[in-house]
Amino acid sequence: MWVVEHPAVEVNGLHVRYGSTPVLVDVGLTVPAGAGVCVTGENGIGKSTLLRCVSSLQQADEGTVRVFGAVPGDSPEFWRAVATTVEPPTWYPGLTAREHAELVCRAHGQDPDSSGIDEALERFGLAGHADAIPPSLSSGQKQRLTLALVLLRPSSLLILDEPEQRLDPEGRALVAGMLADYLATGGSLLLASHDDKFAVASGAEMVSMEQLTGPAS
Ligand SMILES: Nc1ncnc2c1ncn2[C@@H]1O[C@H](COP(=O)(O)OP(=O)(O)OP(=O)(O)O)[C@@H](O)[C@H]1O
Repeated sequence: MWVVEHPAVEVNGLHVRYGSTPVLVDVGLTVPAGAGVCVTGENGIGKSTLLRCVSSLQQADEGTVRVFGAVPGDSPEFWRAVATTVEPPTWYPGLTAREHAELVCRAHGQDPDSSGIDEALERFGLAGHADAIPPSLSSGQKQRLTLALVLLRPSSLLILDEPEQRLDPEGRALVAGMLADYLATGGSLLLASHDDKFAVASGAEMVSMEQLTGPAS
């Protein structure tokens, strides 16, 4: 785990414009270390833009973002601490689902043979597809694999953009339960979701983009 005396996420006075169109206007957000926050709001209100700024995948026009007290994306520690699905996954040509999992474990200094890869694939209903290449999977199975991989690696903060997308009800319940376990073991969670039931089951506190916008946030 990385430094925990700071909040997991602190966003202050964030402004993002696309051309002349403002998308985020004076947005503030705090995710205390060990807590979960789920950002809600209508399509196009700016949830993904906010998560991209927190994940360092997009620069804001104004404002500050800190993750565990540091500027996001500036250090290897950031990428060791933060696991995110904000950016759609890239699959390595010719590598199977299991080989992707092995790669993720090795990259994070874990022994693939004792990292619970088979259990994770089983839990996500992918045991029968372990030797398939990800592009051959259904969209829901790809989403399951993406989430299995992000949960397999160690992290202190998960940033997930609509993780419930393309999952069936059983898959949503499974992932929500795993996120609740992640929180219970000290992880911090920032997600965007359109599924209130999923968000509540994950243990995250729900906040709307409207609540985060303006001087009062
Ligand atoms: N790269 C971009 N260039 C121009 N406009 C963009 C870009 N990315 C997003 N936008 C616009 O910014 C607004 C916010 O988009 P964003 O994806 O952050 O919303 P969202 O709340 O995540 O939406 P959804 O619930 O549909 O995923 C939208 O009007 C979108 O069209």
